[in-house]
Amino acid sequence: MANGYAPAEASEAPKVRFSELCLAAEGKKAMQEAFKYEFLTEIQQKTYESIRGGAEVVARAKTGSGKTLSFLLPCLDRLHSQPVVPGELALLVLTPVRELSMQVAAEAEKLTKYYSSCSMVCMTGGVPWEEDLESLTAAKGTVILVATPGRLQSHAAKTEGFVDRLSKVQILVLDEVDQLASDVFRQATLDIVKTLPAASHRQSLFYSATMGDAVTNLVSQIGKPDHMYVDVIHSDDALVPEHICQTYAVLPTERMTECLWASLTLAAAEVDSKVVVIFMTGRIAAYYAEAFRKSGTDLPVFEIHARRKQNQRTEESERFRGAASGVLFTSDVSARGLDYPGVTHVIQMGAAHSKEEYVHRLGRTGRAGREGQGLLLLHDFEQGFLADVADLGLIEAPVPTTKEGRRCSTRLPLTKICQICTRDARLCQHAHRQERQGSSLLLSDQPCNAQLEPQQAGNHA
Ligand SMILES: Nc1ncnc2c1ncn2[C@@H]1O[C@H](COP(=O)(O)OP(=O)(O)OP(=O)(O)O)[C@@H](O)[C@H]1O
Repeated sequence: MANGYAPAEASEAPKVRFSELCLAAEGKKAMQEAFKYEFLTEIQQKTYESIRGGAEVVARAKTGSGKTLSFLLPCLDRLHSQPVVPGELALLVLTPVRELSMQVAAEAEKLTKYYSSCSMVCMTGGVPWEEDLESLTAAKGTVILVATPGRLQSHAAKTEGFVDRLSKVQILVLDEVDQLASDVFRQATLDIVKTLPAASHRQSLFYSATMGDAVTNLVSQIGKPDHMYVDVIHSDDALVPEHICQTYAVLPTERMTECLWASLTLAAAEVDSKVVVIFMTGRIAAYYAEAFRKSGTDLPVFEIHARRKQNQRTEESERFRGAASGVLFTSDVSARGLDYPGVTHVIQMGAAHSKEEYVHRLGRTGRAGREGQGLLLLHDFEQGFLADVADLGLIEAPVPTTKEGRRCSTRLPLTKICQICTRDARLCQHAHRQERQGSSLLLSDQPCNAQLEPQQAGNHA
């Protein structure tokens, strides 16, 4: 019972159609016209009636299994059935990541086109403050707010009347609750909950693909004691969707780049391959994106991480969403919740912080029952991570070699990167900075031809 709850019994319930649900005509029309879904997924089926009826629910279901709609639809249907108090903030959805808030908000907005008694507002960091205030003022009817904790705290502290509005919230959803309950977000989450009506006067919903003790503690602190636990993951060894093929390779650090390049080349040779490559930091993601862009690849290159401005991140996220193929170089900002259609491969460059984070990263592929490929490339000093994910079913992959890379008409990737770097001052500085920090990406003994900034040149010497 690693998550503090007993695993669910496996069950083969018959599928339920949205048209058969106790759902307003508006909701049925939305499912048919805008979402084009016929059947509920398992988590949607197992939570709909309880949430619609006002129950407190803790829900665990695999990545890509339709959790977002499983809380949005019953919540909107419930609010729609009540008398409207114009401008009242009735539903608050908290997520830990800006792009995820925007994605959930887009899904909610699709629903409010039909549930016209409700309107949607999204608030995240990196967006001009005035835009938040304008959309809050413009919101008609019952207001649904999707937000990240930091921006919400800032509004609670600075925006006149905002705390008063929060005090009217009827339903709170914590999406990716294990991250919101983690050390990073826990205090912010608790501070926000303090501004809401007491647990007995609100409905709280807790969602994630992974749950741990931190969630159990948070639920006992801010939820009702009689909450339901809905778990559609039948045991911890089935945390990962079964149609994702997971492989791994352990490599000396100096071969990581070469292996990534060969893997990307092989992926690019497939039709409509859409690859997400996740690095430990935004800095490394930026470095690889730039190097790959300059390698003359045919695959469109995308880049999302905390080192980019929010408007760039948002634009890039939309471009990648709409792309038929491409490679997204990113950090853990894209590890959770993001639903980019058609992602065929996820490559993890180095060990995730935990088994749970590995599961979320991997879950960017193989969504909604589709197939997916996962490749975990570990530095040799990270081998110990394999023990953490031993029950998830990874199999050792033959390391994509330079020879294979060559067969796919690439040049020797490491040499190429070194060439790029020795010609490019900014990349070269970046590489030397990494080296000084003890995490060399290149391990190249090639001379640097680029002009270093004076201070960096000094440091390097
Ligand atoms: N009833 C349904 N029928 C078909 N597809 C669906 C249904 N419900 C949701 N989907 C699709 O499934 C995909 C995954 O949904 P969603 O993003 O809600 O997953 P999730 O369970 O929240 O995943 P994660 O744990 O990664 O956040 C989306 O593309 C969504 O449009």
